[in-house]
Amino acid sequence: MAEYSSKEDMMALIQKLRHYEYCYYVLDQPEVSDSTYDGLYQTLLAIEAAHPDWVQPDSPSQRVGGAVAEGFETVVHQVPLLSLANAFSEEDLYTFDSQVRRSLGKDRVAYSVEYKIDGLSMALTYRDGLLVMGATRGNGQIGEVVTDNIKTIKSVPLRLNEPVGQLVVRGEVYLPKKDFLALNDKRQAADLPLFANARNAAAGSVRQLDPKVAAARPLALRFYDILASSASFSSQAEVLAAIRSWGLRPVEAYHCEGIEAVCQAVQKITADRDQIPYDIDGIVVKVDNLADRSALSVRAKTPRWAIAYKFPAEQQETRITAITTQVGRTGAVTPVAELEPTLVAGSVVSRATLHNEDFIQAKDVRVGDSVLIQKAGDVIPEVVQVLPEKRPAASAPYQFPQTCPSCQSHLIRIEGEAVWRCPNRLGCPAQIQAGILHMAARDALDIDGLGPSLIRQLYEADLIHTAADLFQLSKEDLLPLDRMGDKRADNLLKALEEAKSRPFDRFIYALGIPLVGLNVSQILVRHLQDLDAFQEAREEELLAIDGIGPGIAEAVVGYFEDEANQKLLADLKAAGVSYQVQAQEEVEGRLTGKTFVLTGILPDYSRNEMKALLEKEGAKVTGSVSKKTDYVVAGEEAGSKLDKAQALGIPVLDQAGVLDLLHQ
Ligand SMILES: NC(=O)c1ccc[n+]([C@@H]2O[C@H](COP(=O)([O-])OP(=O)(O)OC[C@H]3O[C@@H](n4cnc5c(N)ncnc54)[C@H](O)[C@@H]3O)[C@@H](O)[C@H]2O)c1
Ligand SMILES: [Zn+2]
Repeated sequence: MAEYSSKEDMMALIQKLRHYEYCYYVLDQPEVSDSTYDGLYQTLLAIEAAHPDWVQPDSPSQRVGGAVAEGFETVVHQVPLLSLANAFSEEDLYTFDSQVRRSLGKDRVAYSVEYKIDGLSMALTYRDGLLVMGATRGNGQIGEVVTDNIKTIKSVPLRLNEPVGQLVVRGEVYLPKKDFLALNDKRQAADLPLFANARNAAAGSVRQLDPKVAAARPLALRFYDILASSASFSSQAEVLAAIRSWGLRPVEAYHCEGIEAVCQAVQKITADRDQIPYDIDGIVVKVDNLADRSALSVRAKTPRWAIAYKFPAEQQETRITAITTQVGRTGAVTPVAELEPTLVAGSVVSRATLHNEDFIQAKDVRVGDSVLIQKAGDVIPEVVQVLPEKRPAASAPYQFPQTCPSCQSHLIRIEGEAVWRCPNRLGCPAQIQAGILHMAARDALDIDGLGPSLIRQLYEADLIHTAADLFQLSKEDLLPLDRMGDKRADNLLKALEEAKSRPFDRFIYALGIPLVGLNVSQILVRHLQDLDAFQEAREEELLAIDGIGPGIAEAVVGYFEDEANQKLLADLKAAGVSYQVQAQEEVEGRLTGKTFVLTGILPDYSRNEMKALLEKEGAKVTGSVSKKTDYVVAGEEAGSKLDKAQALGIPVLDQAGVLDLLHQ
């Protein structure tokens, strides 16, 4: 049984990896850092190694990550563009070396040690010296044709120094660090979403349908492989020399005899990393001799003759230039360290959360301090440590402000809570704007182009006071605003129009009810199918829903009882904002039409896992026992639901019983 449940775990892990890959490769907008992704991916490899018979043909380990975006012409690569296996330590490099030596029967092997540029992999085809095609790696087999965009890159010759029949070279396109910073600055000023890092900016630029956009971005390309050529070579050193002689830029490489020399080079490159004008996310170690490479062959998606050493997640030292406070939509005041901008794990960090007053006191964080920062949960950076030896002489402990930075109301701190709050819920500009921003967020009403600066502009121009006012905006209102052209105004109005009928769960999430995230709103709308049902819902009814606790139940009822919220809902409705009620999808399975209630603790499954198993077979899982319930699944410490089931004569199953039902 335990085995079965961890196969489910593996499938869940695959789902998660797929989602992150989609964000990374298709949207060019990663949700987590590379080290987080790599950590999960290594977990998958470990599970698959322990259970080879579980390996799914479409597992992320079986194919090169990446996807082919719509809108591009595609090309089938003559030679597949492979990925690389990963190493995370010197020890891993030694293991790699001993496998290579064993397979080749050699005592010592020479390697090419190269910068692993964090960009997008490309194959360029030259015919008789003329650039005829540039294609992305895509999924390794099929790439996107982006020739016009590649032609905008100044360092890529359109004609080689010497004509070589048919030549396919592989390299990495990237955006140098300083150009990435400048690009993001410009985007910030225009209220455009920022690129998470240079890699995504480069990928987004190369995969632009409009070459003019790519041309405006100072991309660069360096090459490290020849995939096809009429000439032949015997080593990687020769390959890189040939690349250079044709007028192409090769990747930085060190020739190393033996694994000790490789490790020395790795240390040196790691130490120099900050000085390199572009991001590298690791170091590639390749067998230098090409005949040896052929002898070593390739696996499904990675060659045996190379490995990518990945840098560990990074901490960075920087200085706190100021401590500011930020007021959220619920009035919570969060202190923020304003930092001298620095690149952490490949992206620019200029602010880090200080969480609350207690956190600041515990670490004695002061303005002017040098600190170590890192990405927490890989999205919001945090201060790990203050470096007291670098503290300026004239520094003083930080005093938490007494008043709201936005509306100057006196802050309050409820006993037992760590946060200070601005109590001016209906009049505090910061809270109002944060609430509107939340409503516009992608998972909420997804109002494209409505970012924090535009919201502030609209608010300060007295055009909006609540989210409902957004939907009353006209083009005449918008045009006088700074940086608002005809096109931008039209786009915003169009986005607002589209936002008027989002799925119901996102509408509920958009309201910003405390404790009701997207997940909780999805649970709620499965039980409460329209706004009337929400307005009438009582706490007991909400508590009966699996996954809804007393805090949420109280927050939901409180939200709908509040007059200001009722007015907002009425105003939204009057402005034409509605929502799509989602049809409950019926899954066809052996338990379709059966209703289950879960209670107590099962030996091998969490409640959510059991629920997922049952729902996969078409069963409905509800929170309270009634005459309509077909089965109650009871584990240890089952409570009143079990009593009720017995009173109503409803069959009660234990874990074995329910698994029988699932597998019969
Ligand atoms: N953050 C996320 O959500 C997320 C999601 C998916 C993938 N990723 C990242 O992408 C990685 C997987 O991508 P991948 O398949 O491209 O593998 P990879 O990045 O681990 O290594 C292979 C790539 O390295 C590049 N490269 C750079 N310099 C090179 C050189 N000198 N020689 C050879 N290759 C060189 C090539 O593009 C090649 O495709 C993951 O390990 C992770 O870091 C992140
Ligand atoms: Zn305030």
